[in-house]
Amino acid sequence: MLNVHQVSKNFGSFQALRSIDLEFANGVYGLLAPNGAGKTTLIKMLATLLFPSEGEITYNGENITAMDARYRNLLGYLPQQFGYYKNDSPQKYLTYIAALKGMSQAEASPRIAELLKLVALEDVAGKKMKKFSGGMIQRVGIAQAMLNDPKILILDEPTAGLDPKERVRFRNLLTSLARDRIVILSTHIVSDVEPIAGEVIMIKDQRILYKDTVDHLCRRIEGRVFETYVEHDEAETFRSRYLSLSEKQESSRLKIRFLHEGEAMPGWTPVMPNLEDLFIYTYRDGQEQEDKEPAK
Ligand SMILES: Nc1ncnc2c1ncn2[C@@H]1O[C@H](COP(=O)(O)OP(=O)(O)OP(=O)(O)O)[C@@H](O)[C@H]1O
Repeated sequence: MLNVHQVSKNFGSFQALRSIDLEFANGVYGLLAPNGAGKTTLIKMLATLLFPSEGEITYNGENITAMDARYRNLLGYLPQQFGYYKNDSPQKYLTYIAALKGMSQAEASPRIAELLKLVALEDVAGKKMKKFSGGMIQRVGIAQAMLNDPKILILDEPTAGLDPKERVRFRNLLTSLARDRIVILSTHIVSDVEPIAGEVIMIKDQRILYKDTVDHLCRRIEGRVFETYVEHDEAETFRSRYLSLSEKQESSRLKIRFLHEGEAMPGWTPVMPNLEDLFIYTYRDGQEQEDKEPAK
């Protein structure tokens, strides 16, 4: 069990995170927030690349900083951008990283073969990475993070630059990896976490706003999301009154999905909220979300 206890992080006089409490067991956790909210700062603290200004992070009750190399042996980390030589093959790159991690050749060889299979790169194991797609590179990244069979796998914005097919493959891979480890995935892309995260963590105003299942999170705005049709020349007025969540052109009119907190009007269809709706509502511009009410 990985626990964050009352952790704050300051950069000089700027406080990036304040009094964070979190608990992680096996499974996929989606750390979801807009850019700049503090996801990378939290992830770097979990990876011991940054240290809390206050509070502590423990693994099975032991402070991770004090555990030092023992903790890093349990950890797999894929940073936002990982360095590799374009002329290297996945095989060569993974052999190099395994050596850095102190693995013997005898230990590394079968593990690398196993991982290349797991991330479906065995056919291109000897090919130079310069010709690889974004998805293939990310899978090399996952393989290097998995070399030591970590109990905690941390991935910072791993789907940036992936096409939709690659995203699906990536999500499936993470689901299978999370069966017997903690997988923490940071992203600002809702669709990356909605289908796979056991729990979603949302950060706002330097604090943890939510840590809950997708279902429970969506229920927070149940009864407040509607769809209706609006003429084009009425759209501007409509948007100024209600929070537009998504819009779609349908024949000559606009189909608007929106959020309203009062009585419904005739012609509005109530719909089940999704995580994207909650994300837009939570991080809507210029308005403070006073969400102190308990989950329904
Ligand atoms: N070393 C630093 N010195 C000063 N401020 C920092 C430092 N690192 C991060 N910050 C600030 O802390 C806040 C959180 O940054 P962080 O990188 O954690 O956000 P993020 O949610 O991960 O966004 P992104 O996805 O863009 O990295 C930002 O306002 C950022 O400017």
